[in-house]
Amino acid sequence: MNRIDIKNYGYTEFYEKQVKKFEEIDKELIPARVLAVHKEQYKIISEFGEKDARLKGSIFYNDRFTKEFPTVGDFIMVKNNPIGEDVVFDVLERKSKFSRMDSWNRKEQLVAANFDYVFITVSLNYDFNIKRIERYLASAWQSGGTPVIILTKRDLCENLDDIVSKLEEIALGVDIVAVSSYTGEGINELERFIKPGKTVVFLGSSGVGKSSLTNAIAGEEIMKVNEIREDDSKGRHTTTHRQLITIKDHFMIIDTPGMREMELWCVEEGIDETFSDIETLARQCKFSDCKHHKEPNCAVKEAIENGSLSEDRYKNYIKLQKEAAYAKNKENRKAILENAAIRKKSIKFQKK
Ligand SMILES: Nc1nc2c(ncn2[C@@H]2O[C@H](COP(=O)(O)OP(=O)(O)OP(=O)(O)O)[C@@H](O)[C@H]2O)c(=O)[nH]1
Ligand SMILES: [Zn+2]
Repeated sequence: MNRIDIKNYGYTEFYEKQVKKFEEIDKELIPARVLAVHKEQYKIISEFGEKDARLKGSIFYNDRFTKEFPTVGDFIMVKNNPIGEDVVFDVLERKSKFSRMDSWNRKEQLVAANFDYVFITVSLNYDFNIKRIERYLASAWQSGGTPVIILTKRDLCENLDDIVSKLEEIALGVDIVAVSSYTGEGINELERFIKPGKTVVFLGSSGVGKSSLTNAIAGEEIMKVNEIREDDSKGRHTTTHRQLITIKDHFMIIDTPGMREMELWCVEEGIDETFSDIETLARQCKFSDCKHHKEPNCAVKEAIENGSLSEDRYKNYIKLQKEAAYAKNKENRKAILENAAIRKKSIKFQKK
């Protein structure tokens, strides 16, 4: 039998180091990567090829509220079962992740893990919105992946240079690539990211051309392009098709329903990095708790006055902070209400 080398699936030294400790515990455990999750069933790839797997009950279901379940892209330790489902024993530490708050059990819910790049896709026609891009950048930095801004539908755009120079102002040190899946322009500029063993996730709203781009990169139809817009999100939840897709010589794309619902709340911490220039200025204010409002010797206000910081950018920073705080509060409130409802139910139940 031809063994599969999971190094082709992004298994690097970072994970290899973690595996050492398992050798002492159980020699039969081998590393694998999660290709798809449906409820608590897993599709994985290991040296034995693609397999179905389930979680080891005594490990994952005993302390259900502390042990994190694997997500798509995770590297896991499994026991191979030659005649049936493999069994998952543990999840290796992640180098990057996207998650959102599950308000039901107030738990972080992971939607993708261990990707190298976050392709922030925005289309150059109607979709273009600097503020949204700043938000995506913030999430991307927070995730641990490296953001790349992909401007799609280049064939529809006439003022590309203007847009790119505007973007360069807000996306310090981030690669910006303009592509057209129709004409093929710019696709070859993506080659430096599309390398064997690398994994990418897409952030971007519906219709910007993510599926078309995937197909253009792959050189074949891998994903269905929706010519007619319809809400098929329900359908997506019930399919078990692979969510980590290998295209083109071991380059991988993670495409999960959860990624498409990424909530704003995860933005919060990333804001600091996107606006690192403002954070740096703020540290030079006279008062450490400066609100940059009416305080004397305020470095932020001075920068706005002398033009080195644009007022728009500063306003956007404030707005994003407020929005992130609001989104978080909303999640918290929802969770508190739901928990109260559960408590009420269980009290009723006890009284019977
Ligand atoms: N002009 C032009 N249209 C494009 C390009 N890429 C995609 N489109 C069109 O944009 C629409 C949406 O494309 P998709 O690839 O399905 O977009 P998506 O981001 O995958 O959308 P979801 O699957 O809903 O998330 C389709 O009508 C495509 O034909 C491009 O490079 N140029
Ligand atoms: Zn200040």
